[in-house]
Amino acid sequence: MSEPAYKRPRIQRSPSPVYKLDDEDDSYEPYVPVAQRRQAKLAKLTSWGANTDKDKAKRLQEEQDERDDEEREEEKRKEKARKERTLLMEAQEVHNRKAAEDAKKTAAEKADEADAEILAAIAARRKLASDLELAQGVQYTEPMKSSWRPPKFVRDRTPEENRRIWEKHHIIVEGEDVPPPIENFTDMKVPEPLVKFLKSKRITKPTPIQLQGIPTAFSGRDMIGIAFTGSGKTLAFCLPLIMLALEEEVRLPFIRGEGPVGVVLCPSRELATQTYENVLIWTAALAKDGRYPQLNTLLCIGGISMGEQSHVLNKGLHIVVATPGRLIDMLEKKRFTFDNCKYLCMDEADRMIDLGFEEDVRNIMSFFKRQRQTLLFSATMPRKIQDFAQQSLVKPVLVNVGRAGAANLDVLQVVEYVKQEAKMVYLLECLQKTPPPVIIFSENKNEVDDIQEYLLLKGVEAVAIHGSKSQEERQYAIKSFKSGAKDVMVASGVASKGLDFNDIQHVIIFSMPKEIEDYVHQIGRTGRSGKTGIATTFVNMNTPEQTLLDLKYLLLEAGQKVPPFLESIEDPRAAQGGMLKGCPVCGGLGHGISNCPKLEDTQRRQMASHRISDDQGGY
Ligand SMILES: Nc1ncnc2c1ncn2[C@@H]1O[C@H](COP(=O)(O)OP(=O)(O)OP(=O)(O)O)[C@@H](O)[C@H]1O
Repeated sequence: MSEPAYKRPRIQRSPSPVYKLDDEDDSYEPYVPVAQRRQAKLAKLTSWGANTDKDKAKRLQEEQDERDDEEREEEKRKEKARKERTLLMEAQEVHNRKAAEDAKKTAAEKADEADAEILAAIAARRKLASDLELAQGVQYTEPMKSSWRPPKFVRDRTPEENRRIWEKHHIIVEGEDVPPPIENFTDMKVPEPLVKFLKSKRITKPTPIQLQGIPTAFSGRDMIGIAFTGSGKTLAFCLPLIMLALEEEVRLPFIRGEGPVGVVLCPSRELATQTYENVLIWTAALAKDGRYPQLNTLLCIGGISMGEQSHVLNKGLHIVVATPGRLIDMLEKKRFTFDNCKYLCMDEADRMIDLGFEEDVRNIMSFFKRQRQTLLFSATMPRKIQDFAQQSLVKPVLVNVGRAGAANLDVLQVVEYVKQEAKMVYLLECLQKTPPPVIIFSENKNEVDDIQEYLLLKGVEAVAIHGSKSQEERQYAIKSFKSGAKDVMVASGVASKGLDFNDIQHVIIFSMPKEIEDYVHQIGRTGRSGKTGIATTFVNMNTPEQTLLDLKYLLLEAGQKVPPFLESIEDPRAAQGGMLKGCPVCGGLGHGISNCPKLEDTQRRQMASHRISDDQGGY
């Protein structure tokens, strides 16, 4: 047999010169790091090319990645825990330091700090300007220009002489370049027919808020005017608007579609109606003389048909007196515009800003096309509202007659302890104290109705007014009470603010309002324009102690008799020592900001986004 052509060569294994030693075992594998080995294995598996092997390799790689991830995560967790421990230790250290510092502080200092925190939160509210102005960052820096100048003898007065006049009338002023006070209407350059008319109404000399407020407003300045109830604020803000309208009309008579020059905003329909009637009387007195043109005024409130006033809208319009809801409605419908409106006054301004009208006010501001002169007036203007308002005004002048929120000293305040079940009967007895007219206030609409019913049964001529009554009923009640046809008016508390009834002899507060500001407004329906009056208030164990404490301080401040049951109420803050300050939110003297009933109410209202629409009744 022949040999095959190809013979497989025998493999000669030659020893490796490097690794193989004679006495070494063949199974020896040199040390290779684990990671490197894994890589090699992986490469081998991958190079085999079989799908299953590839999957296996992939799985192995994934497992490895997972393990690596876990290791990284674990490391991160440890690092985080380390950091947290450090932060915790630092926080503990800060806490301990603060506790040590706090221990050194008095209770009063701590309360002050808490107050400051709450106030800072309140101050963070957006300022009162239109959204457009806020968005565009429009900020006016100079007050409005005015052509009015005080007479030379007033301009020539020294600062010391002005200071003496302020002191004489207990006026506190704040602000840059405060215009000088003027002590009579003629020197203010008020037109003669109007001065004569005012005289015929026994308005012969300006009241303190008028003698400083009117020159301030005539000078074009933004202002906050604070003066007690019945001190003539209405004239102080209406007269400058009438003068401004007069000046514009004389320069270039208004035709249909033009105007208004200015607007007065009020929180209730009744107050708007009363202010409107005053403006009508004053402008009519001017026009009657024949030397001055007729000025047209529009009343813009919910509950009345604007058709009735179309005759005003058909002419040039000078002045608008309004409640917010109806005003916005009219502006949105373009029944008139604020293109040339230069004057915005808010009466009972604290209530306007605080009581859910804030957004409405901002909305109204967005209809102004240019800078306006802004004036805020009220008898109660807590520090919080003042601070908030200041940032919305241009170089404002603050004119303050007496403490904001103080009671009118012309009112004799009597506080009586009357058990709940005895109130109605005692009311009849109380009515004998003075002749009519008398106003009775209750916080509760049903109670208002009950009191009226009871009085009618007892033969007392009484009318009632509250937010659930129709506009006609409300108008009838006010009209018949003002005219003297009815002796007694029973009203819900909120109806009180700003209403000026003739010579009210006696105010009876059947249920004490929780907020002391409301009490101040309610008793302020009597003792107006220099006359005196009595206010009798029923309190009992249902009256919160804090309210009683506010009342006690108010009586003390006004130099009134404090009954023994009020005298015995102790102020928990008195033990802390130091001067007791008024609450910056409501002005009450008997509590601090942290337990202010008004703040609670405001917050509750804001949370519920409650908006008091004048179309729902105005109050
Ligand atoms: N200079 C004055 N001299 C005498 N009486 C005046 C004077 N100015 C206004 N009055 C009268 O005083 C009364 C109260 O005025 P007004 O209603 O403006 O008070 P007010 O300060 O707005 O009070 P409230 O805070 O309660 O609204 C009115 O009847 C008004 O005619």
